[in-house]
Amino acid sequence: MAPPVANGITSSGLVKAKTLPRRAYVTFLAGDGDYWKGVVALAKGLRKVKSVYPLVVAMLPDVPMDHRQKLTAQGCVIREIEPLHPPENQTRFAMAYYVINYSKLRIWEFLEYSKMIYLDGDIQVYDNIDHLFDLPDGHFYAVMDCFCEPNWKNSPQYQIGYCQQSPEKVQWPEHQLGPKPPLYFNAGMFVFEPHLSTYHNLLSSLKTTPPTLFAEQDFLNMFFKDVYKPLPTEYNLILAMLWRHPENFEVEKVKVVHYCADGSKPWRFTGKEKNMDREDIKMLVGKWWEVYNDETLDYWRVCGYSRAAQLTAAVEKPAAPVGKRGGRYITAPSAA
Ligand SMILES: O=c1ccn([C@@H]2O[C@H](COP(=O)(O)OP(=O)(O)O[C@H]3O[C@H](CO)[C@H](O)[C@H](O)[C@H]3O)[C@@H](O)[C@H]2O)c(=O)[nH]1
Ligand SMILES: O[C@H]1[C@H](O)[C@@H](O)[C@H](O)[C@@H](O)[C@H]1O
Ligand SMILES: [Mn+2]
Repeated sequence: MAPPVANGITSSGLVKAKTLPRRAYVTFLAGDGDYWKGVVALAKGLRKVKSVYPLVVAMLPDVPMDHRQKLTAQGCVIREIEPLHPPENQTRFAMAYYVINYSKLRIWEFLEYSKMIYLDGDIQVYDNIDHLFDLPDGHFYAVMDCFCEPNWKNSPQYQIGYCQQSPEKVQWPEHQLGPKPPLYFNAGMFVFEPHLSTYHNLLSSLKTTPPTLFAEQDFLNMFFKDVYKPLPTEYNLILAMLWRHPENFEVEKVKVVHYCADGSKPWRFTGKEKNMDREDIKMLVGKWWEVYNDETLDYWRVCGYSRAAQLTAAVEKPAAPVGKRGGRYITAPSAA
């Protein structure tokens, strides 16, 4: 039997998803903007590093049909989710659009998978990270964030110059601000286990939690603080780490890059924003484009043109509603 090659596809082109453990990568897509490009690149990136697990796209209903087709043609498993809103509040998020990210909590209801790795659409994987699925259950794994960029300007951490990445530089002033806050992760990448009980607890806890600057990222940090286990920075390189804390990671070991710094989204990159003229940034943006433009990574080349066309057509005629909420989804590609 041919060994698994990429996204559940064997070198003979057969999809082996059914024989693999119930594991998958999952990303989130909303709106009719250009984030679909990030997801296409991510699907191709996972194929390039020979991940054996599929990429599920948790998608809000407002994603247009042609974007869905592009993703399905890249072998993504489309899973439509209903929007989820935070309680009414006057909060100004660090970025206004962060409000849509609460919908991400729906992925805890993806019960057909026992373990998943969430990746933002502005993330690219440059090395295989499938081994993270083997981490012991019962924890929440993610990479620690950095508080040094101006999008943190409204936080006490930024205002006193404290960052958990270099806690020795400015000590947390307990006498003034109370006990040091627990370790805080970036929610662009994390390893988790979907469970109905967790999902219901998340939803009920959300109802009584007023929104804060970093939206669902703050909420997840609060919710999982007792089970959070930090992963090395190499599993989610927040680009600001390059100029804020270069001593905290080994650049040659970086497996996952998160294009989250202002102006760094590769598909919008102009190089004009602060720090975007750095050589390391330009190199990483170029690396993303190489994957995005690499036609040998297109799904149809691996699975065959007719299969890709079949999947694309399936999006035009969505599968019958399934599940309690009637969410529609296209099932994982089965053996061709
Ligand atoms: O119009 C949009 C905006 C966002 N997204 C999706 O939402 C993700 C999060 O948005 P960004 O990547 O732009 O946000 P940041 O990386 O700046 O955000 C960080 O903080 C956010 C707070 O809400 C989330 O926790 C997010 O996962 C975390 O990486 C995107 O990657 C993408 O997958 C869309 O699909 N369409
Ligand atoms: O969620 C945010 C976002 O990803 C920012 O771009 C980054 O600078 C922050 O540290 C992070 O918390
Ligand atoms: Mn992001």
